[in-house]
Amino acid sequence: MYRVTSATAADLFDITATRRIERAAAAALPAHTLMQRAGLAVARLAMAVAPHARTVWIACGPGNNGGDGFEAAAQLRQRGFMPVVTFAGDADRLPPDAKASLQRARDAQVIFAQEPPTDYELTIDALLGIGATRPPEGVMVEWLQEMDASGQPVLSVDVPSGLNADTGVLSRRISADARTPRVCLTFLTLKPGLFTANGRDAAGTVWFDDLGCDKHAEPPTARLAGRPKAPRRTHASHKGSYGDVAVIGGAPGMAGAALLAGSAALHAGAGRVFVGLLDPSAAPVDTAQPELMLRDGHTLDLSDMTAVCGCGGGTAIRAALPRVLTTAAALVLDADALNAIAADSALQMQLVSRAQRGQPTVITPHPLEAARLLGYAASDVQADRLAAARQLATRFGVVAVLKGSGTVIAADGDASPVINLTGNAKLATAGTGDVLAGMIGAALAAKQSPFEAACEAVWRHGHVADTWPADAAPLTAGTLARQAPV
Ligand SMILES: NC(=O)C1=CN([C@@H]2O[C@H](COP(=O)(O)OP(=O)(O)OC[C@H]3O[C@@H](n4cnc5c(N)ncnc54)[C@H](OP(=O)(O)O)[C@@H]3O)[C@@H](O)[C@H]2O)[C@@H](O)CC1
Ligand SMILES: [K+]
Repeated sequence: MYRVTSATAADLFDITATRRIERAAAAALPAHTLMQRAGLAVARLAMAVAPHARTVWIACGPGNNGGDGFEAAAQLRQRGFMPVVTFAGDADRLPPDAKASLQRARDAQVIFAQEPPTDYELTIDALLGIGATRPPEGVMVEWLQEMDASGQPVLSVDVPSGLNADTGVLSRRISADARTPRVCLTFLTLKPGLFTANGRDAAGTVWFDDLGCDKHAEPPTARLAGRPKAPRRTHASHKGSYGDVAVIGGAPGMAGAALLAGSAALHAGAGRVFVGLLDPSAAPVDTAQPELMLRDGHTLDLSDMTAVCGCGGGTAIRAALPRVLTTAAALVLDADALNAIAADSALQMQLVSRAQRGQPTVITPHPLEAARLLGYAASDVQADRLAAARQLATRFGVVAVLKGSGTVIAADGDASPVINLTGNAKLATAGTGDVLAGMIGAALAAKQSPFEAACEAVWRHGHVADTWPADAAPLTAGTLARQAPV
């Protein structure tokens, strides 16, 4: 069993693949073995999460997820805890493994009740796992609401009930005020839905147990990329070794966004950074950052540069885009550039042609920008973030960075998409997107592959927020931009 952190590199498998892995694992072992292992693992983690707990409320559902709960109840009872099981199902209709575990719980003198206990120190959510076919209903809804509001730790078995393990869509809202600590112990595979959309908030800290079945040849649905290698610079290098970045943006009144992206590119290690402003009356130098070379965004020669285009671009970016799309050696498209392209099929064709000419492009939309590019509603994008990122990558021949909780990075081609685990709500402030675009630009300029450049920059960007001290001043985009890569 191990805890998943932002440093973890691991494959993710959707429900269909997990089912195949589960069937093969079950066939290779005596009946009921996997559930006994799963229940014991739940009991062990429960004891670690709440060692002083006396009463543990275990809510069990009508399938094998409930079976894991019965098994955990038996194990906890044998270790002197007081598990109280509430069961939302019919004992006669339980699958065989769950039925066997129900009997083991009864034999261990576990208490069964109609209602949750009045006092308890830990809840185990074993209502629904990967077999959920619809949102929880009936008494399950009440019990889940009680867990969410209890303030006591919740340990979700396999997946939080009501969470779609493929997409991370949760059937209910968990209030940001809820102080309930959450852990999830997932079995056999790590599932993508635990790490994106609502998955992070619903699952909390994710633990993984392979139940002794680590051998299979199933191709991953997605990946956690883990911590990138620390950047190294050879002694005999010079500024040309790290490439030129040109930020194109900063329409009248919005120079700040372009300067932030420039600052981020500079501190992320770009050899030289030009900022091509779209404001004819812009100052010729940024005295706070004299390393940035301010130019006219409409005339800068981009043929040997990585352009970062869109930051603070406003509507002025539209006129600059045809030249940027056709000439930039490598390109990061953000914000207003993405909105302009979404609204203009000629620009979309120019974007697609870049891949055909071997000019790499990374796009960094948030869900609404992604929705505009795909012609969907933002809710459709959020309903399946992995699919949306893959569609963007395929349709435009780009690396797509779909921002949000559990940023998804997808490339056109066979590589599995990556879900990023760094970052937190400290990044929910103006300008952090400009900083990310600049960081990706620097990685591209240093000739990293576009997919790797995007994955690593996204990881580092979030890692700054993760390691920002809780008692420090708020993390502003300007400060974020000035952090050296780790
Ligand atoms: N098999 C193994 O080897 C191992 C399995 N393991 C464990 O099994 C879990 C998967 O078990 P599972 O397939 O039985 O599905 P599960 O998630 O318990 O739910 C299915 C039941 O819920 C019902 N139901 C569905 N939606 C509902 C709703 N909204 N509201 C109410 N009812 C609803 C559905 O009924 P139906 O849709 O048929 O009406 C069916 O009765 C997996 O997550 C892991 O924890 C581990 O022990 C490792 C070894
Ligand atoms: K569950």
